[in-house]
Amino acid sequence: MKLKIALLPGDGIGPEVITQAVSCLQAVEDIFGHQFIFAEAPVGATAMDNGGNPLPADTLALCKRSDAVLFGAIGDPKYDNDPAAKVRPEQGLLKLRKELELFSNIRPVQVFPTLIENSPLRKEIINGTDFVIFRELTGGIYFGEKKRSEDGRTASDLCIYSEEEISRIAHLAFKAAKGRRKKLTLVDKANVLESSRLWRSVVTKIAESYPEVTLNYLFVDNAAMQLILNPSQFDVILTENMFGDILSDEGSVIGGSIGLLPSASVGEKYAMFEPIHGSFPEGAGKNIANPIAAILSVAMLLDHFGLKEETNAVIKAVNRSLKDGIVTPDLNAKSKYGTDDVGHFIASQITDAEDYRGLNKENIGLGKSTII
Ligand SMILES: NC(=O)C1=CN([C@@H]2O[C@H](COP(=O)(O)OP(=O)(O)OC[C@H]3O[C@@H](n4cnc5c(N)ncnc54)[C@H](O)[C@@H]3O)[C@@H](O)[C@H]2O)C=CC1
Ligand SMILES: CC(C)CC(=O)C(=O)O
Ligand SMILES: [Mg+2]
Repeated sequence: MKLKIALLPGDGIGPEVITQAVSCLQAVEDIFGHQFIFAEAPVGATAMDNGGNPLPADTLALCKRSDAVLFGAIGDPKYDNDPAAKVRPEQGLLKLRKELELFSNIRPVQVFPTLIENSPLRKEIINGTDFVIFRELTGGIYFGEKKRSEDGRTASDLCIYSEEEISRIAHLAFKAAKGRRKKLTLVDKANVLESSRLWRSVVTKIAESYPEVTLNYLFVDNAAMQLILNPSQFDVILTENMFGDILSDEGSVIGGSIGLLPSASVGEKYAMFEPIHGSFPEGAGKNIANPIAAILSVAMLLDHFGLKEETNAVIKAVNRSLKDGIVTPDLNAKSKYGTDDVGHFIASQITDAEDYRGLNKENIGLGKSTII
């Protein structure tokens, strides 16, 4: 298969993890005989440092003429710590998601069998954890009107959703639930927020078209607690933008590190693949960032294009590194391995297609939720 892939490494650890993700894609290209055409472009603080715009027009144009985007992370403390900054790196990512209409961010969470001991939660609690968060990505409070009063002492962010915005991601989430354990949990704050009440009514109506899926509701505060108390109760979680952002960072802890969690951001036309973590500025340049979230994002990219054996080959290689203890310090404080060691090892383990024929995600140690 010939694929044009736009690379947007971004800031902080972004370039380090994307380098490793690309070496895995190149291994897939070599072993399975594909042609991946990479083109790189700046985004975030890196782009701002060279012209002030966190999403230059050329970067957006490149994404639009590519088959897929592989995104690292953006963000720099020099902007985070300046409340008066007019432009921020994060605006580059938000604008990119909006421009590409990537309304659904799919974040799978499960526990790798070899990492059970890494979880801060007890083994019997995390056993069977395998859920996927469908986070709405182009609406809600992150995109609503932002205001500051003239005296600067009052501020507001509008949380706004339309029926159509809710409905399109709800259908994707129900379809995913149908192919999984057939349970969908809508997470909202409908006891307080009008926008959440709209979510409930739209999703309840849509549920009628998916009678095989059981729909239940949880308030987000309770959901945050249930994730830690009993994560295996969840199958598909459907939620709005900010709740999904927060709950997925929380969910990542169940598996042992945020450095493991990939995501796919999809719309009708475009698709972008991105680790859920940020630019981890304290870790930048130290060769300590876990590249697995970015590498599993590559697996999601391959799966998006129907390349099942290739997807499995990447997942199997990741499993091998975890099993052999070739991991970064977030997974083992005493580890002598860096970002590049882990990335090189995983890329080297992506081997002959024949080895993987007939394998499925279950028997290589990952639940179905890894790749949708
Ligand atoms: N998608 C994106 O580009 C995102 C960007 N950000 C931005 O990133 C910057 C830093 O934000 P933080 O809140 O510190 O979140 P962060 O996700 O960058 O880091 C939080 C903590 O998670 C751990 N961590 C993150 N990625 C890791 C990796 N690959 N390997 C090992 N450990 C890892 C580190 O302990 C780190 O201190 C900010 O400017 C923020 O706006 C934050 C979240 C997402
Ligand atoms: C700019 C932020 C909304 C990025 C983030 O935290 C995320 O998408 O997980
Ligand atoms: Mg986040």
